[in-house]
Amino acid sequence: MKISDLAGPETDLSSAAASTEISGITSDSRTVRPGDLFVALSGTRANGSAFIADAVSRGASAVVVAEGPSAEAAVPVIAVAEPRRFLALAAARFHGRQPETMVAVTGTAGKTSVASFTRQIWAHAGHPAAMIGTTGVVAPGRNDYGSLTTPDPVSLHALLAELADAGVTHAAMEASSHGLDQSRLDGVKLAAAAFTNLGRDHMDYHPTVEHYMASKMRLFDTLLPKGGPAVIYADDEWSGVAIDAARKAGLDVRTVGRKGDYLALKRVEHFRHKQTAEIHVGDDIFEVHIPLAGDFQVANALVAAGLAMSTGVPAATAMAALEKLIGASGRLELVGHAKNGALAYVDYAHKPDALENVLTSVRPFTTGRVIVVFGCGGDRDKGKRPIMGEIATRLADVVIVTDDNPRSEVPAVIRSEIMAAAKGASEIGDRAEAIRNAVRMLQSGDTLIVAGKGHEEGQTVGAVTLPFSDHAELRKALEEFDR
Ligand SMILES: CC(=O)N[C@H]1[C@@H](OP(=O)(O)OP(=O)(O)OC[C@H]2O[C@@H](n3ccc(=O)[nH]c3=O)[C@H](O)[C@@H]2O)O[C@H](CO)[C@@H](O)[C@@H]1O[C@H](C)C(=O)N[C@@H](C)C(=O)N[C@H](CCC(=O)O)C(=O)O
Ligand SMILES: Nc1ncnc2c1ncn2[C@@H]1O[C@H](COP(=O)(O)OP(=O)(O)OP(=O)(O)O)[C@@H](O)[C@H]1O
Ligand SMILES: N[C@H](CCC[C@H](N)C(=O)O)C(=O)O
Ligand SMILES: [Mg+2]
Repeated sequence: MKISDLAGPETDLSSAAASTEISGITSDSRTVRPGDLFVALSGTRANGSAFIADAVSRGASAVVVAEGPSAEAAVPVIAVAEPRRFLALAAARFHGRQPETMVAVTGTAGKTSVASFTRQIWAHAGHPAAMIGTTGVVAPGRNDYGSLTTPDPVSLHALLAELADAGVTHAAMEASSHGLDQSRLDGVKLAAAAFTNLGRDHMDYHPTVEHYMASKMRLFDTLLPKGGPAVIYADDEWSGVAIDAARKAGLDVRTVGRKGDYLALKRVEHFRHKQTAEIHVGDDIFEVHIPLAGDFQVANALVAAGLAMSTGVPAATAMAALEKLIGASGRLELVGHAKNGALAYVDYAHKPDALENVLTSVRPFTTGRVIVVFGCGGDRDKGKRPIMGEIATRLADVVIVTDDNPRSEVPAVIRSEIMAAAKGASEIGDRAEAIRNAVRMLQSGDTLIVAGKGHEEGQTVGAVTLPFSDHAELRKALEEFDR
């Protein structure tokens, strides 16, 4: 493909650059293959422009850099205002296809669940549907474990082309604030977009909460075309800000929740493993039995139904699909119970609001004690550690602080930062041991939550990821306990 076909009319190209043929695109010099276009990005650790010579030596046929001091290379150099946006648009044009109907969801918590539920509702309506997010890629005949919540644009568009070729017509993806801020999904054509909520997260990356929210709002003010449906959860503290941003961007705002007008939640009755919700859609009233625990799952189900309906699924079909939902892996997932009836869940709460939510969600059906095992990841927002320590001790009866993914940090230091605000908590660094200890405490009526790692299949200590699964450890501990 010629660079002129890939760069689009917005890019100023010299004739030498325009006619250069490229056979691939990459932003990592280490992966350059002969004939590739190398896009130099300024990142959090390095500046891609330092690797131009490396890219050219590996056979790059042209280089894209940020406008500014001119860069020298033996191949054509193209200067653009926003290299990350260029990369995303170029990757989209290079692959040239995606599932026809795509939606994206942002928010601090609930993205994976909403993307998963939206896929399930579409599938129920008969569409070959996929989801792309933290837990990986799910599509007909495909279930791949993932790493990033929002993949980088080069792998994202390769994946979208693969899905389209496999006949997938509908895809729901998660838009993380990193992904939005770094323009990772700027090349995706969206039919609708959604916002769930905003809480504390990633304060190591975003200078202020407003910056964090503004990154999320790129989904509405930059990515979703004017007039597109913006499904917004209405009952969050930040809902008003999201609604204003969407209106200002000329979107078709559709609110869902107790204060919602598109899908109005009128009543919820909680049972142990399910809940019944009365949902009003215009003049129609639906009583829906959602087979999941946790208030937050009702919120996620409403957002997903809003997205599915905004992309053509009839209301009655969407409401019927909610009765068949399967929770996303590791999201308040019941792993088992002790012989005495105590319940044991794995949950992905690794930020304050999520932890608060999950602990509050299990209280109504817990007649005994709520026991929680959790830690915090290393090389991530340090400020959340004492906040989560406080929440755990306030909302659970027994708290065991353990290791999450320590990454490059000293695990004992991370734990001590949580413990500083976790009065009465005990500390067991070894996560498997912490889980075993919690299980041994279980009495009839108790609920155990192992929080923070959800679906993850490894534990990153230093630079090494060792196999580790909360599910497997919890199951093993329950078996031992009942033996
Ligand atoms: C902090 C962050 O978001 N980093 C992401 C970012 O990397 P970066 O641009 O900062 O990379 P950098 O190391 O500074 O390098 C700058 C540039 O030089 C290039 N380079 C570097 C070395 C070299 O020899 N040659 C070379 O060309 C790099 O490829 C890069 O293009 O862009 C990369 C490509 O898109 C991402 O892989 C990388 O994600 C890292 C691995 C990461 O851990 N990200 C996490 C924090 C993340 O994105 N999480 C979100 C949210 C999760 C949630 O939902 O809570 C997610 O969407 O997953
Ligand atoms: N709507 C919600 N409101 C509050 N908390 C929620 C909500 N949905 C999920 N949670 C909590 O957050 C955890 C993660 O949920 P989920 O994976 O769906 O969110 P996410 O936004 O994809 O998270 P991440 O950014 O980590 O990928 C759940 O295990 C639960 O504890
Ligand atoms: N996508 C999130 C996941 C965090 C999960 C938690 N287990 C941790 O390691 O902190 C991140 O990379 O920040
Ligand atoms: Mg997610």
